[in-house]
Amino acid sequence: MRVISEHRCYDGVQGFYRHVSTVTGTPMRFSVYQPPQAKHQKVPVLFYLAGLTCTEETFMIKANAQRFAAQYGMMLVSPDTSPRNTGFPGENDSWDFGTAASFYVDATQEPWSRHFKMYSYVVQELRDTIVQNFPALPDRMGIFGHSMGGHGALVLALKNPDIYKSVSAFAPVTAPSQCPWGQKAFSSYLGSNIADWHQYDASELMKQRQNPFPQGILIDQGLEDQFLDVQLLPHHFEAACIKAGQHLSLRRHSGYDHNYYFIMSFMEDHIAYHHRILSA
Ligand SMILES: N[C@@H](CCC(=O)N[C@@H](CS)C(=O)NCC(=O)O)C(=O)O
Repeated sequence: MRVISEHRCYDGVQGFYRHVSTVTGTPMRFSVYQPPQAKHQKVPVLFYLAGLTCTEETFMIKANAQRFAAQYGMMLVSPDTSPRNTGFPGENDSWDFGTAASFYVDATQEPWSRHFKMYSYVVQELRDTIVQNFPALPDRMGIFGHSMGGHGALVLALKNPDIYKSVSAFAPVTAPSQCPWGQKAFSSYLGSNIADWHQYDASELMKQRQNPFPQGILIDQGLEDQFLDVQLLPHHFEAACIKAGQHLSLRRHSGYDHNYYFIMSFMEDHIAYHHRILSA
């Protein structure tokens, strides 16, 4: 692991790092915010998965999460949104597929299956890297994210409730098998078998679980979000949670759209929510 840069921030450390991932077989970048409490003790960790067009910097620059992470004593970790510079044809042709659009799956279809293994990268390798190199409590980890990254957070948590003890999302893609972004990505990364898509579809995964997060799931959604009705479809996830007996706090906010002004407005609620569960 190499340090790209480190900066004092709210009396903690904002850092940017790179390593060569054995899972993706590519160089990967990630960012970590260590709160001031981490100087003296290990602290809970909150992973954040960003959305389409984002990098490992976006969340740290735009969400103002460090202020609340410092207050509550939480480490923040944000990976890049995909491998980059793979040389695959079409990797940079569209903003909703390929580079910065991994959808956090382990691709099974050539050529993407050679490098696009973001699910395993985040769940295994990035987590191990954080535990080995930072003062992190491995049994106190939560995950959240935005849009494509909200989908990633819900899916990673639903598949690994033993690793991620708390989960929340801002404007997540909740039923990728049923929206154009998900259908475009999954057909190329996972092939044409819908059963394979359902392994990375939060609404489908929820239908197969029985109350996996007894302390609830928090989702915030802006009602002026331009992607709400076509891509995000939170009512599908809401229905699946009711069926599974999963408590969901799905807060619909009038006036807010899809961007980081919305995210920063509810950031403290999310960090306080994860802190409450992870410090219990
Ligand atoms: N590029 C798209 C928008 C993409 C977009 O909204 N991306 C969201 C995640 S899905 C985001 O967070 N973008 C980065 C940013 O707002 O800084 C467009 O032109 O409509």
